[in-house]
Amino acid sequence: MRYAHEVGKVRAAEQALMARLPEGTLMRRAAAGLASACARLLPHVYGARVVLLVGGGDNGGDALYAGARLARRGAAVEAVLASAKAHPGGLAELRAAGGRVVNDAERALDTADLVIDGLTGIGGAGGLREPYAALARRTAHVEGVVVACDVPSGVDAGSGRVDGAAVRADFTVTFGTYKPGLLIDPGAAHCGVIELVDIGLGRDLPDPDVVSPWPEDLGVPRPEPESDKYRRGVVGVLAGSERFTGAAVLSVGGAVHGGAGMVRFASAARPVELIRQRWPEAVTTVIDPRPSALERIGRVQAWVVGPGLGTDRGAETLIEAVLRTKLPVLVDADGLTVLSRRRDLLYREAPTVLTPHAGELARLLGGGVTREEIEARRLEFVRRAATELAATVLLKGSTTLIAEEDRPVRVNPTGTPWLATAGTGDVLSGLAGALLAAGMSAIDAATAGAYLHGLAARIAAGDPIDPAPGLEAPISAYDVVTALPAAFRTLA
Ligand SMILES: NC(=O)C1=CN([C@@H]2O[C@H](COP(=O)(O)OP(=O)(O)OC[C@H]3O[C@@H](n4cnc5c(N)ncnc54)[C@H](O)[C@@H]3O)[C@@H](O)[C@H]2O)[C@@H](O)CC1
Ligand SMILES: Nc1ncnc2c1ncn2[C@@H]1O[C@H](COP(=O)(O)OP(=O)(O)O)[C@@H](O)[C@H]1O
Ligand SMILES: [K+]
Repeated sequence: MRYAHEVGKVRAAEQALMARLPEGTLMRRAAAGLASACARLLPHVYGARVVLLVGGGDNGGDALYAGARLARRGAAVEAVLASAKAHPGGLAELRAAGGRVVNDAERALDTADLVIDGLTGIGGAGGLREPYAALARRTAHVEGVVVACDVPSGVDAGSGRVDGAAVRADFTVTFGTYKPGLLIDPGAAHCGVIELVDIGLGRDLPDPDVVSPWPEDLGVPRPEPESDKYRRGVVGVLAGSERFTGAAVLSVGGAVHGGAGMVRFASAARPVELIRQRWPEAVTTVIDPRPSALERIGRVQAWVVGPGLGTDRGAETLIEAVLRTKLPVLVDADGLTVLSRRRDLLYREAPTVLTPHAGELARLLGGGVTREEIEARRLEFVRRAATELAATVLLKGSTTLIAEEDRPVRVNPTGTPWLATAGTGDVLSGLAGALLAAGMSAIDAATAGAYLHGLAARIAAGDPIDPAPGLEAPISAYDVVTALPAAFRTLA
């Protein structure tokens, strides 16, 4: 896992460590890591033109000390000061090493081979003010490499929020631990490649607030020699209605390719007929929306309920029946709309996974919360939802977040904006439901589901011969289903 800590905890850990070390040690460690990352990015340090954008805090200090190191190795280092308060020690060291302060930022940036963004780090608060904002905007036109010190300036380190101008870095060198805002969009999209520099915070850091899994953290079960279809997990899918049939086909597709031993599908006659044609491997039952409807379907280990189900009384009856079982249940789409008027159904003993996008979560939370507010403060709202709704909440969107009370929030590192197309959410519901039925915990099934879903979309959108960025093509939700086996294979 990649671990991220909230800003207050980073500062507390830094303070605890600093109290045991000679003054300035941490900043020198940070600057050494930053300078060596920059040296690796330059073809030659000697003679390279390096520009430092320096704010009035310690982030600027890091940039100045790193600049001094590069200057000592023969780089021509120029500093542009955004504040009259630039770190005095760093400034003195830069000057002693032969670096200089310049006023003409335009000229300096135009000819730079590498720019170090030291405007603001974890101390940045609110949208960038002038002249910081103009300098941050100007970096978009730099031909050289842009390296953010600790956090791209303009990105809120704690949340990833961007309010106005922000640096878009090619590379971010961050110190001690990741910050949540480096992993969550829109902040994440401003970081480029992230390198973590160890400054010795180790044992002073508490448990992380946010984590992002590597493939080896996912723990997706693989069939064993003695596996049979029941042991691999039977998932029940309650989806589709006479009016909406496509969502059911996609959800069952996600479950079939999600590794379920068996998929049991139950719905009205028309969706059942379509599933029989499209997914002959699913075991189907036509049901009426009665409280006893589940009895005819047979045993399952987990339920997926909601895609295309409609939001009428009948849908509510089925959702109520499923949530009254003692099995893990994943609720998506129309199921979430029904739950927003029946939150009482959520207070149950078995695990519940909710997979809303921001609009659905706004309805679920109620109280006037809007989709826009959730999109702007995703981390805060996903945590709040997990607590208030007593469920594992997977919040979809440009960065999918997964929260469960009293645990670090998981950030999904895969995915692509090409996923933003109708029906892909239905695929995720079936996929994560199959992983739940396979015996994964709610948070692990949601995490692995989001990971494989995002990866399948990337595989589907990418050019198989030249998977370079920029060569992707639009995908359908069905393409995501088809690419799931390739996504699973990458975990082998
Ligand atoms: N505390 C420590 O021990 C260490 C801190 N380090 C560095 O110090 C940074 C934190 O330093 P600071 O706490 O001084 O904070 P920052 O340097 O991140 O930001 C504070 C400065 O930015 C200005 N500022 C804040 N928000 C602004 C806005 N919206 N528009 C314009 N200006 C704004 C403030 O006026 C102040 O001058 C870290 O990100 C890291 O780079 C590292 O040297 C490692 C050790
Ligand atoms: N900008 C984006 N970048 C990456 N993924 C996105 C983006 N917007 C949406 N997604 C993903 O696309 C999927 C859409 O799901 P959802 O909103 O439920 O749509 P639908 O109900 O039509 O299936 C989710 O997995 C979501 O995380
Ligand atoms: K910065």
